[in-house]
Amino acid sequence: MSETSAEQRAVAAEQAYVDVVYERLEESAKVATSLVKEGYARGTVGNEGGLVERDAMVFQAQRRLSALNAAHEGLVFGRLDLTDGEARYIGRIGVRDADREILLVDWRAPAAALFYQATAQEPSGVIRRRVLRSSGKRVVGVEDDLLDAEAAPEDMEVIGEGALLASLSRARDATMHSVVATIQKEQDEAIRAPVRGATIIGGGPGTGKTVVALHRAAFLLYSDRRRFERGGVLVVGPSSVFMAYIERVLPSLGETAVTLRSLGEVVDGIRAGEHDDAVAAAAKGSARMLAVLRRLARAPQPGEPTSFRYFYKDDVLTLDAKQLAGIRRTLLSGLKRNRAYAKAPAAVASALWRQVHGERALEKGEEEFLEVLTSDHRFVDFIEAWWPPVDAVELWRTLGRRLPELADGAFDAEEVAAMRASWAVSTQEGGVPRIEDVPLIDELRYLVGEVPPPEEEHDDVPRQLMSFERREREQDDALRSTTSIEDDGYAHVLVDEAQDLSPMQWRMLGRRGRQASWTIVGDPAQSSWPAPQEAADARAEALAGKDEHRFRLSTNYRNSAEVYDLAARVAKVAIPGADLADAVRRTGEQPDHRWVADADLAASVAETARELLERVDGTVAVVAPRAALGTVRADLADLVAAHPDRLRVLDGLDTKGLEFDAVAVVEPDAIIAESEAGWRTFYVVLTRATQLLVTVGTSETWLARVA
Ligand SMILES: Nc1ncnc2c1ncn2[C@@H]1O[C@H](COP(=O)(O)OP(=O)(O)OP(=O)(O)O)[C@@H](O)[C@H]1O
Repeated sequence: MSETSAEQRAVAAEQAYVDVVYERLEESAKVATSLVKEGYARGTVGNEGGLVERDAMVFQAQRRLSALNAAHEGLVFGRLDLTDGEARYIGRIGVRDADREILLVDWRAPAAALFYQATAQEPSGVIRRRVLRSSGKRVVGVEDDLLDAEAAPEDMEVIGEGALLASLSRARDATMHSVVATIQKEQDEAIRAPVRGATIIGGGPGTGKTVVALHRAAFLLYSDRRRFERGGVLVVGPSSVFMAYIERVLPSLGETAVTLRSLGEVVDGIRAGEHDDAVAAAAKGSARMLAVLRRLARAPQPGEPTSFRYFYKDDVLTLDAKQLAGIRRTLLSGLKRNRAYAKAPAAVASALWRQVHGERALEKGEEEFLEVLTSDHRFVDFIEAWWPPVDAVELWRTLGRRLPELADGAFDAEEVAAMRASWAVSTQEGGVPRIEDVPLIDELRYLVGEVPPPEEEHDDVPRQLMSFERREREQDDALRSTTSIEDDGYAHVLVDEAQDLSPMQWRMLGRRGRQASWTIVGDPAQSSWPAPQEAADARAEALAGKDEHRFRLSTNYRNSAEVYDLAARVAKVAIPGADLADAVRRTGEQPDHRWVADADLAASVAETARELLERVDGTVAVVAPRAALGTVRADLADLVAAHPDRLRVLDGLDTKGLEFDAVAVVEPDAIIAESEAGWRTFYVVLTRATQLLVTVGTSETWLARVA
């Protein structure tokens, strides 16, 4: 009997089972839909108890419904044949039949762990592991691993050459996919690691750190839904391009109750999408910034009155600059500036009362003095001008102007100039903060405290219902004053590409994870942060002594071996101590280096992009130095318009975490020269290609170095 017909038979048999599961799923969806409707109907009855019940009911039913809808594609993906004769099906979510018998085991359940952990060396009761490949609801193929040949019944068929290689060779599209069907053992261990302290997942490029982290988020929600939905799970990645790339993975695993934010969006009310140049970014991210912000938070605001004079009965009461500074110091010694807002009038009044000596006044006493004073608009106006509530965003807007007076030698002239140039643009009318400004605004927000609210906001939407708020927030202004600090804490904080976080960014995340468990994912060799020790200290402070549990992923599933050989050579000469991974897949396509004359560069880049679009089925990236990005984008605008889903033009930093079937790197030497971490950025860029890699440059100094 031929292999094809064996596979067809297997596909048909699996389809029959999968159909039963889908039927059951439809029934569950119907029940959930009618529950949602019934819940709303109950709400119209209108008593308060009814409302609470309705909210809970609608919430639960809606959640189930969105999980059911999201997990539709490739719902059933695995089957285990066990030595006791059981055939156990594994899926994106758990499904039971009408008699509550298990039809499908949720991949995160303990009963599914064998699917990922059993090996031929240690089959643990598994004879055959089968991965079902599907398109929508249709099973299109199966891939088997025979783990225990001796225990296999004679008629058991084994089909295919392994699911992993088949899945790695697929063409890439614009978004990341879940790898739930082919998670490897070392990855599974990191995904299911117990929730305590900080789980640190390391490994070279393409080893699955991001997918593992996302599957871990789904696993955590499954393992302790109450805790993590209530407290919230925050997933932070480097850029909004990256967040868009990964945002489908969790819903496809049946999870929507996770807050996904890029580093520029971590703080409510602020959305930043652009990076600073290397000098300004390094200065703003540095721990040296902290002292500047502390000074700013305490310093008098420009235009604040420096003295106050008040006539009361026979006395002239005067507070000069020195006395006012003394009151300020006392107020700030115990309280944040905005918290002291309510205390400032009393502090000033009692300093004034101490100067009252006239008999008439003393006779009437302090109480009357206070009554007269506080109902006098001169006093009220003074207090409002002297101790206004300060909004962190407004304070941040003054940084550029006030930096020279606040920096106190902490930054050199080049750094000061770079930061001021950046703020000159972003704080002008209609300007928006850079990604590097967000932690500064957040820091200021914590230093000065919340602005006392003008009126109570009634924002009692439970956190769970704010899931996937990223999209909803898209309508928001990029910048408004920030909301309540009390909302910031999460139950779990998951940081991807953690090697790039600056000390100020670690502080921003640390404030959101004081009570949280953490998952931290990164590869130091891909870091673009120039001062690793400073960042390591800030990270240690953010984790505040939590236990660290380390996992290392060793196999590169992304790059062809040919592409990764070149990248590894770059790492060996330029990145001491890089954690190199093993690339498992050969394509026979060596990276190609094209040297061109200056005048031919633009034409050659366009030609290379066109050629790559023809040679691969999936995505193509053209990666250019930051300084040349605008030009290259303009040169390729027509081509991008013709292939909007397949072709991207990016700078090196924006490629972090992404992958493309083919990558063209423009002017590698310029990318390397562009920042202190240039070689690392170049390493990141090279390791984005799954199949084809071409470099195009007017110089080839780098190539000589790695030859
Ligand atoms: N077990 C797996 N089965 C199938 N594909 C996998 C598996 N693990 C990883 N991959 C694929 O390998 C690619 C790289 O994964 P991922 O982006 O998570 O790696 P990474 O370690 O975060 O990379 P980098 O550090 O370079 O950003 C992705 O396409 C991912 O889907």
